[in-house]
Amino acid sequence: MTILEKITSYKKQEVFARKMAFPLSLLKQSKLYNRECFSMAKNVSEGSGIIAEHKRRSPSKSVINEKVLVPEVVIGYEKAGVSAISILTDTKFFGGSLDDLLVARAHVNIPLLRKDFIIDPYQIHEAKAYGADAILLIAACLDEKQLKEYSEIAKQLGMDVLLEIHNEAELKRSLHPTVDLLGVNNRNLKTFEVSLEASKRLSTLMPDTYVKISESGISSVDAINELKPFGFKGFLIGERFMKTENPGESAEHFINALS
Ligand SMILES: O=C(O)c1ccccc1NCC(=O)[C@H](O)[C@H](O)COP(=O)(O)O
Repeated sequence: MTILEKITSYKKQEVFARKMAFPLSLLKQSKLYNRECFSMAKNVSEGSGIIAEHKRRSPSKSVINEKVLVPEVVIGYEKAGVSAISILTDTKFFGGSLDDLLVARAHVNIPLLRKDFIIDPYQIHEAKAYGADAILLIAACLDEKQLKEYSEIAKQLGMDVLLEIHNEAELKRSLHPTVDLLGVNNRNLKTFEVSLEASKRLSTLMPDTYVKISESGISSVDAINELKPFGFKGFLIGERFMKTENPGESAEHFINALS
């Protein structure tokens, strides 16, 4: 079983339990459910392009940082000038939660991405109810019909959609008009190896109508300078910032060094 299969299989049980405990009708009564979202696509295209992630641990690295508090991290990221913040809400594999998203929403006024493994429309409504401005859809977890349907639901709720791909076949079935940002994950989810070559290779096949994002394994300003000529406008960075004592300060130094 691959890590993605393990995660999505667990996710199905988890989502089923949450739906029972907190039905969609209740989610829709959340104050945040009707708020107007910030546009992640716009902020990424017009700003520094850095999407900084709150990430406590991961299947590839185990513990990254379980000490820093969400407000400290997100306020630091906003002050640093990031274009958006990615909040990992998966608990079992990444140590995050929907409460992290809620806390982040209460402290910053920039786009928040709900970073999770979405396998059910309920999670899209949940993202909105907990303060997200955008959701991640992973092509490897969904078929073409689901990609279309789920991105349409997110747009109806006023959220942006970041669609993540790993290869050409996934790219071909992901090109829906309801997708705003197309992201290449540089991490091979079978071996956990990261290589920027994945982004470079797929960049030529990605239509310019989407904001191009390179995700994972970005650890230096040199890497950003290497990716920009391939049309990438956004860079999703987790571990590089989170492994430090002060992720916000670390993001600030990084952004100040960008040309
Ligand atoms: O990070 C992992 O180990 C991982 C394993 C399996 C599925 C997804 C995984 N990561 C999710 C992400 O997309 C990253 O957290 C994100 O791109 C930031 O990556 P990094 O800068 O390398 O922390």
